[in-house]
Amino acid sequence: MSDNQQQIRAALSQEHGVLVSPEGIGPAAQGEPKVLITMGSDSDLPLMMKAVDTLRNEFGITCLVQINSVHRDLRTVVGHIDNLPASVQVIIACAGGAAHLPGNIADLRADLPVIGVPRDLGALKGVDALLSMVQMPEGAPVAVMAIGDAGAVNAAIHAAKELAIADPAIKERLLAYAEKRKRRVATQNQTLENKLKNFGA
Ligand SMILES: Nc1c(C(=O)O)ncn1[C@@H]1O[C@H](COP(=O)(O)O)[C@@H](O)[C@H]1O
Repeated sequence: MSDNQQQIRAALSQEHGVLVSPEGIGPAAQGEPKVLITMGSDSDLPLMMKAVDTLRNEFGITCLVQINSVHRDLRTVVGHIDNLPASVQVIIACAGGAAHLPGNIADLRADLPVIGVPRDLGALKGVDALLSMVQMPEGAPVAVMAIGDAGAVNAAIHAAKELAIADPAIKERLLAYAEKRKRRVATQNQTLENKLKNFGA
């Protein structure tokens, strides 16, 4: 492990983040995180694992996973976000209800893109989170994804696209991912054709 990686590990254990990389999670993970995936509560984790898995398994991108709540502990959020490892280039933030976390992070980090994932939760089923994220005042944008599962996966893809601007290996993986989606449609058409032939017989 390089000196830089050891420093990142030391900082992470102090800051309560978990490193996730293609090699594994936590102590088994290696490399420098390029994406922060953060969320208001650990109850958001099942949803955000879809983003973690997509970054890790489809694009080989190492990320840092961390809980942050401006509603519950604003000062700790400021400390975490001000002191992210320098390798982090994109932030994905998920929250439910009155979802102030992504917008607050967008203000704290004028230098990094923030992608918001509204959680499908409670009486309004995520519409509240969607509107709180998307209606940011001019100057602190949050790139808001769809509510729920599709939003979590799309957040990971969008983060990969941002990183791909400077990383040809990630660009290759994005193109391979798109091919996989195309093959799915072709397979569905083949299956449909076979089913219709059976109906006709
Ligand atoms: N929206 C926020 C913030 C915030 O914006 O700072 N902190 C927690 N939460 C959200 O509250 C929901 C319920 O949290 P609990 O399950 O812990 O009660 C979660 O979806 C979380 O993201």
